[in-house]
Amino acid sequence: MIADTILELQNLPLLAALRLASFVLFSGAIGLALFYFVRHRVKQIPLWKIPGPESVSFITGNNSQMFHAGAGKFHEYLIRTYGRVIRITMFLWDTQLVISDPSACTSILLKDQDVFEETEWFLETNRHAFGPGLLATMGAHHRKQRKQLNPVFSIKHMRAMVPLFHNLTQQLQEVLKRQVEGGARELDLLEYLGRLALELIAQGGLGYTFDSLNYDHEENEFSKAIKQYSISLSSIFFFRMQFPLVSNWPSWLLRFGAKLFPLPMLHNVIRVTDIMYKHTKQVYDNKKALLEKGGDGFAQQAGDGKDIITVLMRDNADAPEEERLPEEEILGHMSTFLFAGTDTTSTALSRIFYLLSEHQDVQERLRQELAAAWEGAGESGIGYDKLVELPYLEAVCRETLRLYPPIHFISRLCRADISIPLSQPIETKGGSQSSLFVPRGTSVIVNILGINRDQNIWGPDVLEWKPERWLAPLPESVTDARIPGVYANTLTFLGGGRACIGFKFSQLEMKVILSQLLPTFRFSPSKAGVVWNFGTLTTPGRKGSTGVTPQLPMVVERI
Ligand code: HEM
Repeated sequence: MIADTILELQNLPLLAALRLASFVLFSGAIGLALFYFVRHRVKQIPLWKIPGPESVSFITGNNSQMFHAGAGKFHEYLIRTYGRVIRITMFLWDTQLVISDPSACTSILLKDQDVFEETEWFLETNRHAFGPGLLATMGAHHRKQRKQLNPVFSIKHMRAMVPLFHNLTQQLQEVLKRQVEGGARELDLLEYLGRLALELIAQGGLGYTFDSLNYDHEENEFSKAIKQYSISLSSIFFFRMQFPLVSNWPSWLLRFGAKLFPLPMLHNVIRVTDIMYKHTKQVYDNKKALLEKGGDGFAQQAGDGKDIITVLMRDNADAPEEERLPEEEILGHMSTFLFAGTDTTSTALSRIFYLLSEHQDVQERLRQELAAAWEGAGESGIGYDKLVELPYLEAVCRETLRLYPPIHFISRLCRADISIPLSQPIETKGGSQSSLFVPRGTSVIVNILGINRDQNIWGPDVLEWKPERWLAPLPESVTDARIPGVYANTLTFLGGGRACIGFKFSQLEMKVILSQLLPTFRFSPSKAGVVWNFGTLTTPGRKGSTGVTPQLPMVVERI
């Protein structure tokens, strides 16, 4: 029989044989894809009994409800209605889980983090955008990078950053003083905080200046471009998730294809990525030359050679050959820090200033604490040790980051069938469950907002912004919950091996900025009104504005 078929094939003309072969290959590929598709959906059947919202689209499920500028309300509704474990339906009937149960989160982020790794789309899009930095690697490679980088984010190095942070904030203070010298005035505060956050990470992280605080000349191309970056990334979220299908194509082909795609936000992401690479490469080459030359060349640079990348490159030069970081990884870390450290901090600060403007009593109390701290401060501003022990400043930061985490959730992909424990049993269609079976291939969303706003943990006043809650010992319900986060019993900076490496850097930035601006200016709400748009980050915007650029209208006056 087989011999007959071979004989028949030999007699076929070449073109017909090629056609047949392509048909067989094509059908095989489709059949294989269908097989994996159906197998994956069948494996997910046990998840269907978990409570969750009805799917609203046959093709895209709950996707359109989950990801758009006004989606914050839907996320709050999910937490209120379904609690700690929620089933949602995504593209082509893919079932995903939204989880804020503390024990389950401990398993996902700490105990079983090798099973729950970053999703492919996240790693691949970041690898193409930033290079092989922390946001683009996983497993042993990622652990090795963390080991190399953790020391440069130590308290010793953070303490050395404080004078630089004061110096840069002082520059912004002078700019703001000029803006309001004629009296109270409405400003887009985010414009100023964004430039300051960029300059802080540029000088403190890379030892480089974008000259962002110099308002006498036109804004630097990178500083201008990065403002739209988070928004652009949010608006191409759906396409980012499909990227693994093509991520192995040669980069010239990907670029060619992307340019043909009628998606301005995608073009913007590519433009910012290119500008970012150009600047980081320039900084890297310059530092490498200084290292090779020796001497005190770094002292003349922005950041005095105390910045994170200079410390890293110095340590790297002294490390044994086999442990040294390759150039492309250092470049990857530089872009990653610029991306991860700019909008996150300016968004968090925007929320703090917004809340302080709405609560003048809290603003005044904080101002008094800071003014008293300045009385004992030297030329270089309130020092590290004093800043970290100011109780009301700490309480305002903690409470804001608890109730309004800039990042609402992060995704992980389950890479092996696993059962994870739950702190509280959940009621499902099949009865009560005290553990959760997660089939391989399921995407799991760690619900940062959900855990930070869990009424069973924080109490009935969970949705109130109350800095005072941090001035007394926390209730047992908080300490007993064992939330696996690195910061203040919350998941704002996540926890485990992929927790935010810059969380101390970020807190210090916020504290220095508040310590300088509050004793000098009063901040009041603008009549324009502010809305908070949900996205990769939850950013402020002017009420009624149709544009996508984040803004924080605020009335500022000298004290
Ligand atoms: C309020 C400000 C910030 C918030 C809320 C924040 C939050 C987060 C969160 C939730 C993650 C986990 C992301 C994931 O696993 O998908 C993360 C990771 C990260 N953050 Fe931050 N971050 C902030 C500021 C910063 C700053 C200032 C820097 C840089 C100096 C930074 C650098 C990073 C890096 C490099 C990672 C990846 C860590 C890893 O995968 O090992 N972040 N951040």
